[in-house]
Amino acid sequence: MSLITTDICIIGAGSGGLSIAAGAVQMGARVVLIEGGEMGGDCLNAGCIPSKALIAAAKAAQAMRDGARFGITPTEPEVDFGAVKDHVARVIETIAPVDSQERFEGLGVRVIRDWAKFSGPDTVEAGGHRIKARRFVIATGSRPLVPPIPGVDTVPYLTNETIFGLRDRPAHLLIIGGGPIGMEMAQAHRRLGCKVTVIEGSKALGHDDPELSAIVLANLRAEGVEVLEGAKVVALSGQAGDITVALEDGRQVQGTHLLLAAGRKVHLDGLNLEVAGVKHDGKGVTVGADLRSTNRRVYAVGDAAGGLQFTHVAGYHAGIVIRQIVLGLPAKTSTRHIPWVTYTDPELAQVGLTEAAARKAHGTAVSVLRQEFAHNDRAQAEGKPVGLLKVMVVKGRPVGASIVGPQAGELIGLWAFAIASRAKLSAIAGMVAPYPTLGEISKRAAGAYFSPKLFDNPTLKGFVRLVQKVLP
Ligand SMILES: Cc1cc2nc3c(=O)[nH]c(=O)nc-3n(C[C@H](O)[C@H](O)[C@H](O)COP(=O)(O)OP(=O)(O)OC[C@H]3O[C@@H](n4cnc5c(N)ncnc54)[C@H](O)[C@@H]3O)c2cc1C
Ligand SMILES: NC(=O)c1ccc[n+]([C@@H]2O[C@H](COP(=O)([O-])OP(=O)(O)OC[C@H]3O[C@@H](n4cnc5c(N)ncnc54)[C@H](O)[C@@H]3O)[C@@H](O)[C@H]2O)c1
Repeated sequence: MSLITTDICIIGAGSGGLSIAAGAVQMGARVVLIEGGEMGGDCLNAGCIPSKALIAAAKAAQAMRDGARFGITPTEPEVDFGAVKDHVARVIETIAPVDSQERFEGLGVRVIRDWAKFSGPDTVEAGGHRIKARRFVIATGSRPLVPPIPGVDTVPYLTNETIFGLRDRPAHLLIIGGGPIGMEMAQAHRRLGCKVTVIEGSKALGHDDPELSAIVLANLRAEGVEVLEGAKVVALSGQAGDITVALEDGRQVQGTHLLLAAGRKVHLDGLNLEVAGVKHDGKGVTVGADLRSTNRRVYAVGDAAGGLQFTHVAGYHAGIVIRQIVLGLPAKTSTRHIPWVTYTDPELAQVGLTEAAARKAHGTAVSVLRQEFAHNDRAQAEGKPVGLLKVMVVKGRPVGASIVGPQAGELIGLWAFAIASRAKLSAIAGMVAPYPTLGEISKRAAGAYFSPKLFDNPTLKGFVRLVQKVLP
């Protein structure tokens, strides 16, 4: 076994690990990057990218059914499911070089393709090497959670790791879990011609504002997705092509395929964290706001750090850790300004506090501004008038924004920026938004905060009357 000594050793070449490797090596640190599976991790190979590529194909199919309001004869599209999967594979292939071993070796990173495990508090083993490093980063991501439902061992099921490889269209896809994975996949498969039933034990899209989630659910149901909420699964049975999900209330749901989208399990298997003195629990590696573990040499980022599980969070964590282990400067994470988006149609986006969380935290000091997409000229022109923006404001500054509607994922960016930079609402009200854009909705919401002060103000009215008398 050969010995490698380095400054930084990163385990996992997904969104978090790759960002740290690229940043650290380009700033002059010696970096070893270890990847046991595919370069690019979940986001590229089995998460964000394939799911968004599938959603884009499904959107194209839906547009063909949706033309009547524009005077275009609707038609039921012929979907070649295998060709749709070719599109998904092509998108992955196009992006893959950015995350590739060749690119990182070109940057000067030493890449080892093997599963890593700690052999001591400052050593890791992989690919026949012992790696001794000043700092380690655990960036090992997460895997699909397989809930312990009786029968799960005997029934064939899909997860995010296998569903994108399916080339034959499922006739009836059953999905356990109504979170972002479940709902994005439900709508995409429905639009691509599958019958779809979502079985959710609690509330579907339960991490978001229920008023906004309800708008998404209404559209999914209108498109023919069956969503069962409060549905406790007690048993699974059947075989390929004929699967039965038994519910606690005695109902049985039958379908041809089953997708498990019931949450994630942090991927710490085989890392031997005990020998390194790195504590962890069911959620992830135990870290402080600085992302440092119980071993001062070892940090954790991304899904492995046990908090919000998004690619942009892994990227944000990378910046926090680079500051500390490359530059030796202090840095801490915060979740106050982290947005997230569920890419259903309409899209569902959140940053900062929801209305309920803002009222709990700030009581009567919070004002909630509401703007409906129905009042936005561009949304009307596009035939997409369903949607709502809510902005939670405390002392003239936004503390949260929730959006459901077309392009909500793009629109939330402005609010993420405003909250991150602690901007005042007056800055957004003062912005000139191009007409006609969906983005005007943000300016209009901000303007609504000031309009009672301007339009229902007797003092101002008296002052204006006076000015009008004296103006030459
Ligand atoms: C279906 C789906 C859709 C998603 N859509 C979005 C989205 O639209 N937007 C968004 O922001 N997020 C989305 N996510 C979440 C996003 O994919 C993750 O949050 C992100 O990939 C986490 O990055 P990471 O670096 O922590 O882990 P990963 O990207 O999972 O990378 C971890 C890497 O570590 C490797 N590894 C694990 N253990 C070891 C070991 N012992 N030795 C060596 N290598 C190891 C793994 O093989 C993997 O390549 C989605 C997730 C799924 C499942
Ligand atoms: N657009 C995005 O950014 C995006 C898309 C997909 C996934 N992700 C990330 O991946 C994470 C995981 O997504 P997810 O949807 O798997 O998880 P999730 O935890 O968000 O949702 C899982 C859902 O499954 C339900 N559930 C769990 N066990 C069940 C059971 N036995 N029977 C019925 N229902 C059950 C839960 O009540 C929950 O609503 C997300 O939290 C998110 O961080 C992000």
